[in-house]
Amino acid sequence: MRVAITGGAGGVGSALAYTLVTRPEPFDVVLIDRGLERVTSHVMDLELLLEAGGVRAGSCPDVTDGDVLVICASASPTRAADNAPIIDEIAGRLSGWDGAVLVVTNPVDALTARLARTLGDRRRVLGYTLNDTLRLRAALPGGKDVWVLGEHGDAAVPIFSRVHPPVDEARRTDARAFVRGWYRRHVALDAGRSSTWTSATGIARMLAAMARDDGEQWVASVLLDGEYGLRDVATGVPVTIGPRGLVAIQEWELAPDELAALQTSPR
Ligand SMILES: NC(=O)c1ccc[n+]([C@@H]2O[C@H](COP(=O)([O-])OP(=O)(O)OC[C@H]3O[C@@H](n4cnc5c(N)ncnc54)[C@H](O)[C@@H]3O)[C@@H](O)[C@H]2O)c1
Repeated sequence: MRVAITGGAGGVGSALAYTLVTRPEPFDVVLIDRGLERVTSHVMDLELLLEAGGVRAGSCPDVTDGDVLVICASASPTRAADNAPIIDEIAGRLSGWDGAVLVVTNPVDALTARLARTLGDRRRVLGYTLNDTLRLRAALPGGKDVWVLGEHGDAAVPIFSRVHPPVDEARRTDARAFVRGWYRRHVALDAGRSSTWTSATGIARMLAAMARDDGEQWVASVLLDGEYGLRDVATGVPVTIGPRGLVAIQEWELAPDELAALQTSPR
C-alpha cells in the first residue's frame, strides 16, 4: 500500500512514518510537510531502518501520490481552531484522485465531515478516533469487545454493554474516570505535543487493516447519513474498512444510555 502522510515532519506524522517503515508489511511512504528540508532529514534517518517497502520525501502537491492519504498537518499540535483552512487547502489538491483519506488533524470529527462534504463521497474519508478505545482498553485489561464511540475527546462514549466478561457499575465508573481523566490530564499538561506514539501505532494498525480488507472490526469517524439517528455530522462509529476507505458501518444495538450519549456527543 502506498501511503502519503501530510504533516509528515510533525509529531504524529514522523512517528507514523517510523512505525510504518519498521512494520513487516511493504508500505511505500511519502512524507510531506511545508519544508522539504525537515522531511528529507526524517527520510534520511528512516531509510536506514526499512524492513520492506520504501520511504521518500515529497512536497505539498504530492498528497495524491498514495493509495491512502493520512492528514496530520496542523497549525499546532494542540490548538485545533486554525486547521479548517489547512484541510481546505489539501482538499483543493485532490481533484482527479480517487484514493482514501484518514484524517487525524483535530478537531477530527468536524474536519472529517468537512472533507467528506467537499469530496462528495463519505466512504473515502475516515477520521481517526481509535485512541479513545485504546485508553478504555488500558482501563479494562483482558476485556473483549471494548470500544469507545462518539466524538473524539472529552465527549467520547465508552460502550460497556458489549464488553466480555461483563463490567459491573463500580468498574464502569473507574474506567470512565480513567478515560476522561487521561484526556484532561494530558490537555492540562499543555506540553506542546500530542499523543504521538498511541496515534502512530493505532493509525499504522488501521492502515494495515485497510490493506488486508478482511472485515475486522474497527472504529472511525464517518459522516453519517441516518445511522444511529444522526445525519450530516461525523462521529466515531463501528466500521469495517478496506483500501478505498469505508466498507460498512455496523449499527450495534446499544444500551439506551449509550445510544443517548452517542446521539448528543457530536457538538
Ligand atoms: N485524532 C487523534 O486521535 C489525534 C491524536 C493526536 C494528534 N491529533 C492531531 O493531529 C494533528 C497533528 O499533531 P502533531 O502532534 O503531529 O502536530 P505537529 O505540530 O507536531 O505537526 C504538524 C505538522 O503539520 C505541518 N503542516 C502545517 N500546515 C501544513 C500544510 N498545509 N501542509 C503540510 N504540512 C503542514 C507542520 O509543519 C508540522 O510539521 C493535530 O491537529 C493534533 O491535535 C489527533
